[in-house]
Amino acid sequence: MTPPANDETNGVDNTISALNDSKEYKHYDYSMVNPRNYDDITKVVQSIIAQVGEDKAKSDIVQGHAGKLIFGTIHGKKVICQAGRFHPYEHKMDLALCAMPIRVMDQLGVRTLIVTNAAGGVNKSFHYGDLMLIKDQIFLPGLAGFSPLVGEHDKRYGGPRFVSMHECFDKDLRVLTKDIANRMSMRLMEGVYVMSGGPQYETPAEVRLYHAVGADALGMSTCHEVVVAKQCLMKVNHLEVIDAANKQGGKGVDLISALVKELPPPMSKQETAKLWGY
Ligand SMILES: O=P(O)(O)O[C@H]1O[C@H](CO)[C@@H](O)[C@H]1O
Ligand SMILES: Nc1nc2[nH]cnc2c(=O)[nH]1
Repeated sequence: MTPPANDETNGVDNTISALNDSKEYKHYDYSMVNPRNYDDITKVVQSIIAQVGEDKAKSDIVQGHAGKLIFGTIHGKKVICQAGRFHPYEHKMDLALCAMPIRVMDQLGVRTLIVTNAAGGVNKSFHYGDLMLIKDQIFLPGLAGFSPLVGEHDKRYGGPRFVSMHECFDKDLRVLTKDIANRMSMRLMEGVYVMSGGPQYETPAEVRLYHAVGADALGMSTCHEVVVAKQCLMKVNHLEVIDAANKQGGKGVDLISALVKELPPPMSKQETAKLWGY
């Protein structure tokens, strides 16, 4: 007996078939998940080709998160921007559903993903408002069995069943981002992000635990998106702002814009699969 298709599968198929009616939504190479501050995204996207979704914040829980996909260009590169994200604590820990936009981006051609978030600082040398580049992640819900890859492996979306999470944040993109930040005289930290299920914030004892296991910053998002992107053979780069959700504008936006300008041409899925040994 075939199990019924899950919500994620329906969501991807429905979204793709709705978007595929128009050529405006096809052949994008790059994508950005930029959860907060819709205004920031519109500052980076230089020409908007199309938009779908809601302008208003989609929930009271996570203020400022719109529910929108913006199709546009940044420095002449075709980019899809996801304004707002689905947090597992808003969706009964259905991580596959929460990472569904990444599969939609994959189906529209995206090969390079830039993710941003707001996080709490664990590393004592970090200051309020610092930017951090993620070099690795500790996916606590994933360790406890809440992974977006749990369940049926839908071969239509490709990618391996058992996904290697080594180098899940692309090394070349990190080197490029650090080089750009240096040229812009920006303070850019680098570290390990830990994701909890939330939505409660952490206790002091939990912060000490995270520190002990090597985390530099903490939050309640992102890791499930990165797992799915890795299965889709996308290269991922991730920037976060420490404990200053409303200060994500300004320097973070400037850095992302400069980074998109210098992004190398994307590799095909076949090339990436070969490079990663699949
Ligand atoms: O990770 P983003 O979506 O930026 O949101 C962060 O902000 C919320 C807490 O204020 C949590 O959801 C945390 O993960
Ligand atoms: N302390 C803390 N600060 C945050 N800022 C954004 N997300 C978080 C979080 O999960 N914890």
